[in-house]
Amino acid sequence: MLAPEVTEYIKQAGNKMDAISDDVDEVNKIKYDEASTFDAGKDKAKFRQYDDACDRVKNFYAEQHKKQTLAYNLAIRKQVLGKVNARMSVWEALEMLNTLVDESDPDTSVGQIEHLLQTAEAIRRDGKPDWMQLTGLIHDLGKLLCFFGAEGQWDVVGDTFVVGCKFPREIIYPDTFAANPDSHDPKLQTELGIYEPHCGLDNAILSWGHDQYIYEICKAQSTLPKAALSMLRYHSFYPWHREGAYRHLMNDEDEEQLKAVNAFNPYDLYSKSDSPPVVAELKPYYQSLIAKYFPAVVEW
Ligand SMILES: O[C@H]1[C@H](O)[C@@H](O)[C@H](O)[C@@H](O)[C@H]1O
Ligand SMILES: [Fe+2]
Ligand SMILES: [Fe+2]
Repeated sequence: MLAPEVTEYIKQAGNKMDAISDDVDEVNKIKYDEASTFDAGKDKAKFRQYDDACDRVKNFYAEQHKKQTLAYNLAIRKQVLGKVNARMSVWEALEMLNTLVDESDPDTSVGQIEHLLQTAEAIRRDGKPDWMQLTGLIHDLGKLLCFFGAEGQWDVVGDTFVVGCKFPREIIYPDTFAANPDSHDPKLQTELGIYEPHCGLDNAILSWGHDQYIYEICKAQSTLPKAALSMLRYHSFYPWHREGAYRHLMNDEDEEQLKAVNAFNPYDLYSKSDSPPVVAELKPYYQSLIAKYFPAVVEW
């Protein structure tokens, strides 16, 4: 249940939301997924080097791949999505997240507010629409789960994958799934597992983490457009958006979602080598974007 102020905001935004959606469609056609020049000068081979990663990263994935089972995923969704953990503004959430260092990430050890501002600024510099800049700013806010009773980081960060079917080799460290009990259940280890062919990714159960959580919050409480919601929900789904796995689960709409995620991903990944942003200087600009798409207080 959303608080009355939030419901009221959504209702008030109703008309505005239509207006924004139309606008967004226009902007989308023109530029959100137009080729970007942002990553041209980056040495891409330097990112996501999991073979050479430190033990922190390797241990993280060993634990995650062992513990993210179908049963766990069904239970955790009910537990987390059924309650309100905190009431605060988007900016307060960013500040809260700043103390977290992501154990799964071989490419950054800065606080999350820096990573989020680097992502947003890269999108802004490239002249992309304001809603996409804001999506860059908030895309990892789901990591707040770490402060809301998560068992560890294994159920918050890291790349995502589908549970309830075979774990494909396109997931990093695929051998670590031998320790996952679902790997020994023949029903869950066929190509389709519990799914119908082309059932659509929105009907698949992705390993639980920060993507799904921020997606649910933004879907219910913001006026961000659909492409933004796709970027949020699938940004960690590397085996799908980067490695080409899970094509047999996709429906027509997922082609659109893939376009959105691929347009977003380079900013998330390759901005990690940009110089650190000056938070205080950027705050007023991003506060104005937050005010455009979110209520003053969000339920987390
Ligand atoms: O280590 C990173 C990090 O946790 C990101 O937030 C997530 O989106 C990526 O998929 C993952 O590789
Ligand atoms: Fe992320
Ligand atoms: Fe990120």
